[in-house]
Amino acid sequence: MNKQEIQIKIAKAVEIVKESKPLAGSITNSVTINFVANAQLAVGGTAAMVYLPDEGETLAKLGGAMYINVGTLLPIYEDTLPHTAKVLFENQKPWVLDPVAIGIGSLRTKVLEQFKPYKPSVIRGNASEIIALAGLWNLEGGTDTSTVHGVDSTVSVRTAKSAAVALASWTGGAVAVSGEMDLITDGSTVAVSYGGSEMMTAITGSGCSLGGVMAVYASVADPFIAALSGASVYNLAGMRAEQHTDGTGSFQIAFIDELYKASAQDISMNEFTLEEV
Ligand SMILES: Nc1ncnc2c1ncn2[C@@H]1O[C@H](COP(=O)(O)OP(=O)(O)O)[C@@H](O)[C@H]1O
Ligand SMILES: Cc1ncsc1CCOP(=O)(O)O
Ligand SMILES: [Mg+2]
Repeated sequence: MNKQEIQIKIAKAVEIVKESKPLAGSITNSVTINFVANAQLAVGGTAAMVYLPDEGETLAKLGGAMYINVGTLLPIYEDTLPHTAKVLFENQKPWVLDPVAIGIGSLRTKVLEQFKPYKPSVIRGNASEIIALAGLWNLEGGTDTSTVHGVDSTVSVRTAKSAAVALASWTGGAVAVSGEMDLITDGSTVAVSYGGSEMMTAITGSGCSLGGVMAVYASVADPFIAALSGASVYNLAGMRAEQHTDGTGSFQIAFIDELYKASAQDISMNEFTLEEV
């Protein structure tokens, strides 16, 4: 696919979402759950958040895609998460995984290990998280210990390129590494998306909600286009919101407004470059 073909697909995905309001259910953390739902709604999707195993199964079967984020685990998730991932995989439903803060606890490690055979369509994380997940799954580019600092990365996006490619080659889907710029790969093509705002690092949930928005797009597009569409609308909205705010509280509100206002054409034209693996 050349750049123009990709841009046409992004514009199409964004338009279909705005027209059809696809449901992308979520099992996500209690810190940013509201931001995730509002971001999904702002781009035109439909949100539903659950915690229980049977409800995860219902949403997995009902929705166009699903979002799973391990940010704040509780004992119930030991049942809910692997079960929901299995149902998604068996029903060939796209799903997005955010391995938030991988490495900080035993349940987190156990659950993330269990996801490997259920091949998430999109894996979205910061560079430290992507490298640690590749390590946990014994793939190239990974490391045994996680370099996450709380929920934040301590390494650059480019450091995670080989881990991202290895993860995408394993899943057959896409991997998105976020940061100052975003690297998205399907294992054979690498796209780098530019824009955003430094203020996105000073509000909680910009990463989580990006995963939720990628799940909305994954309901209507292939994993690579879904991940790049999400990165593009985030980078565009971040740039625009920064232009008319001077603090992180108002930035968060302005950012949701810009997600809502961004047109399919503008999102598809947000700057990205293509490179070899
Ligand atoms: N320094 C930065 N400049 C511009 N945009 C950024 C910067 N850091 C992160 N972002 C954007 O913020 C969003 C969340 O990324 P990130 O902070 O890496 O995720 P997480 O919160 O999961 O660590 C992404 O859309 C990313 O492009
Ligand atoms: C602060 C925090 N603690 C557990 S989950 C979470 C939210 C992380 O959100 P993001 O990764 O989008 O910054
Ligand atoms: Mg995160």
